Amino acid sequence: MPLTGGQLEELNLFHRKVHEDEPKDLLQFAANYFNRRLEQQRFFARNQESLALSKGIVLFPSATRNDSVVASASAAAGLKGAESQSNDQIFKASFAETDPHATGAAASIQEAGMAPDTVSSEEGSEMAGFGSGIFKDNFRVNKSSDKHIKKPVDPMAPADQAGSSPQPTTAPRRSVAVPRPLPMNFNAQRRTSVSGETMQPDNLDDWKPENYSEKTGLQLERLEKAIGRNFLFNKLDTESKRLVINSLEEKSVKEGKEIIKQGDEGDYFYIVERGNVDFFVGSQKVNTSGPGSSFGELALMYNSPRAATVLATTDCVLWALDRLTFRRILLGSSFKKRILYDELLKSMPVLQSLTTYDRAKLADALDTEIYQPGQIIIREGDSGDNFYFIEFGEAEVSKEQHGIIAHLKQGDYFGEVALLNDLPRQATVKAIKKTKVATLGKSGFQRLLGPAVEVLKLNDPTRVDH
Ligand SMILES: Nc1ncnc2c1ncn2[C@@H]1O[C@@H]2COP(=O)(O)O[C@H]2[C@H]1O
Repeated sequence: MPLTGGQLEELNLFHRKVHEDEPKDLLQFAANYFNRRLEQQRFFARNQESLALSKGIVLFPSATRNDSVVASASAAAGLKGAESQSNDQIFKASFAETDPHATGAAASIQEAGMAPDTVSSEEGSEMAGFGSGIFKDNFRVNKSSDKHIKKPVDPMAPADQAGSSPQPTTAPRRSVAVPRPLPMNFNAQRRTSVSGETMQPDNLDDWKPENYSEKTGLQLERLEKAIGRNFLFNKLDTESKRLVINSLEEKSVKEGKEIIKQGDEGDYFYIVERGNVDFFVGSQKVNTSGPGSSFGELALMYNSPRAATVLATTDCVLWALDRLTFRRILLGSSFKKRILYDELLKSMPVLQSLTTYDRAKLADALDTEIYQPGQIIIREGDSGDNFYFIEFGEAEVSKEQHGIIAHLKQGDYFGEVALLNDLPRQATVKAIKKTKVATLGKSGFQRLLGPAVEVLKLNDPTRVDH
């Protein structure tokens, strides 16, 4: 079969590079070279993906099973170290450890044998920051041996244990060469990063978690206690629970340690067995939690940067679950409602003031009810306990004295008046088509709507100044 134009171009570039560098060890050189090329291509693809996503377009909607395994591998490398990565991890940086030709990742962008374009320092630093995201936490420059050699380190380990001071999180603001868009002649589904995935969890068929290791009797006992209290695990069937438990990695964290840094890429989800943590958005403390609670799910669910910084306020014992196992198991069960309600909640004008975190918590608390045409959903004069969002269908609102006063459709809400004003239902709402509603109980209404309550109050149809 003749080579495609893209393949020829790739080989020519490599050929040229071999001529220029005259490596002593050609195979090692080739391994490093193509490893870097792969990184560059995926970096580019990720950028394209996240750009497209920011415009609401999913470029590569269905990552295959193996692709996802690769995706998790780069994240898993941070906790496990390169030696424990499996063979099907196509992309890894471990060559650098023994490679006489190895150079740092920053240099590798300059070295791109792929017709680089020079971009402005602003743009370049942003892209370089993004592209190096996979390594940002998991690899630090090892000064003691060779400043160009990158070694995997445990992101939870103290800096001194890691053998170096941390790398700056943003790339220096200078002019860097970044890959110019090449024809998409590579498997675009292949990915090393989380950036472009949809919220749909992957298929579980014949899949085994990366970090699977059977827990001992004592660990099992502790875990049962630690996660038994976490609502996420109550929803798991026995097999899923077993997979999750055996994928968890124990992490001891000292008081004062930053466990998650706002803005970083998400790699692990954590459950607290012992100790307390505080959550900060910017410099503001927004939350605190303790044993039995969990955190770090948002970035893994939405493929977004960490929404908050998490600090250990005491010595902690945590259990960490890698991103892929989280997505494969928890996303499809424990976080099903978030997936189900994500679009609806995001689309509702009244909820625009909620953050991703607020929306996620709100979705956790929703339940679903379905009404047939003609069925009454709430009746005027009854006491009111629920607030409703219409997922699909249509309903009409009527008052005994005034007849029909409003029509409601998908994305509309009702049932707020009684809850806001502590009154009986002020009108009857009847389904006129098959209608599916998401319901929120009274306590959730008060706790979870946060700033949206003010909007509901402003829109309250019974307000006297309306
Ligand atoms: N008010 C909050 N806003 C954002 N994240 C929060 C908040 N309170 C707790 N968190 C947790 O902090 C975590 C930081 O990492 P993630 O964004 O992955 O997931 C986040 C949540 O689990």
